[in-house]
Amino acid sequence: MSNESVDNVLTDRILRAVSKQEKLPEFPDEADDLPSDYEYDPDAEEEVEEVEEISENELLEILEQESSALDTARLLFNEDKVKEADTLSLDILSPQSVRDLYETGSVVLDNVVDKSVIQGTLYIAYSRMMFIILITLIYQAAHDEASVMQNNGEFQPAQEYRQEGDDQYRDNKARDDRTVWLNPADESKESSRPKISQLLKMLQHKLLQDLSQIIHLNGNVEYQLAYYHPQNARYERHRDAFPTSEREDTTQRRVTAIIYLNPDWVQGDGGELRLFGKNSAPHQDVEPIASRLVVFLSGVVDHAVISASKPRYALTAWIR
Ligand SMILES: O=C(O)CCC(=O)C(=O)O
Ligand SMILES: [Fe+2]
Repeated sequence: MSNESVDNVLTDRILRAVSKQEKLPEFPDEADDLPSDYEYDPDAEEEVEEVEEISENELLEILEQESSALDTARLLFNEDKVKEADTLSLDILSPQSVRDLYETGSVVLDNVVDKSVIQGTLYIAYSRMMFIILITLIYQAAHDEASVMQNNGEFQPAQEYRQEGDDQYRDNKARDDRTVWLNPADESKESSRPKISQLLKMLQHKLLQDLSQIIHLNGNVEYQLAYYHPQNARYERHRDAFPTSEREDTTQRRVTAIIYLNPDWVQGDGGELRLFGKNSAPHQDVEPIASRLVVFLSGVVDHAVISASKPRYALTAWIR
């Protein structure tokens, strides 16, 4: 066959194929709509992408089954230092609170103050009563500063606030507080809120130094002041981070430290911080009284704020 006739045969075949070509059927929605000669195996497993919506708390429960969050978080501790807690140079934490934080994931301390702030005045071993009076004055002043900020409209509803990188599991409707982010390095704010600035610095320097001796931290801290209104503002059960044991992980908060600024708090005012126990262990309710510091492992401890019937202020540092 000559080259020309080969070409002709090929062209013919192509033309015939093209002229016969019918419009391709649309892919039918129902098996019954399929043309009879369509290859269809009704028994074949259909591939369906399953998208199941679960809440943050459900996800945390699943993670907990894989490995206890406390065990995971403990991998970030320097165990030798915890064992030697009595020999550490600590400012805010006590050796016992270091051990408690490691053992249980949380700790509560009272009468927390930056001693260097009152050293120059009356701290020099006057009576314990004097010490308590000084602390009361400091926290009353910090409360009043927070109250002025609230009256000035500096707080924003936390529900409306979403930070870049927030996980999608978080339900912002679960909280009624109003918040403001603070920066301890912002000196322009020091004259208008000196006591809050002092407390921020205490968290930034003293507490961070204490914690850095026992936990591997990157030193990245967020500071927030929160206001819970007296008409039953609350924050439902949640966790502040996912558990991590990765030293290089900077996405997850590691330690939550909260100082309460509520001098007139009495039992019955509500607003307790509820720390949930693991495996149906009983919960602990912590009253948000002035000068109290709560420290817990952010990826470990489920917690909630019980509805409050008095204005409630809390200063929080989240440390990574
Ligand atoms: O104010 C408190 O006691 C806790 C608040 C809290 O859980 C949060 O802001 O994540
Ligand atoms: Fe929280």
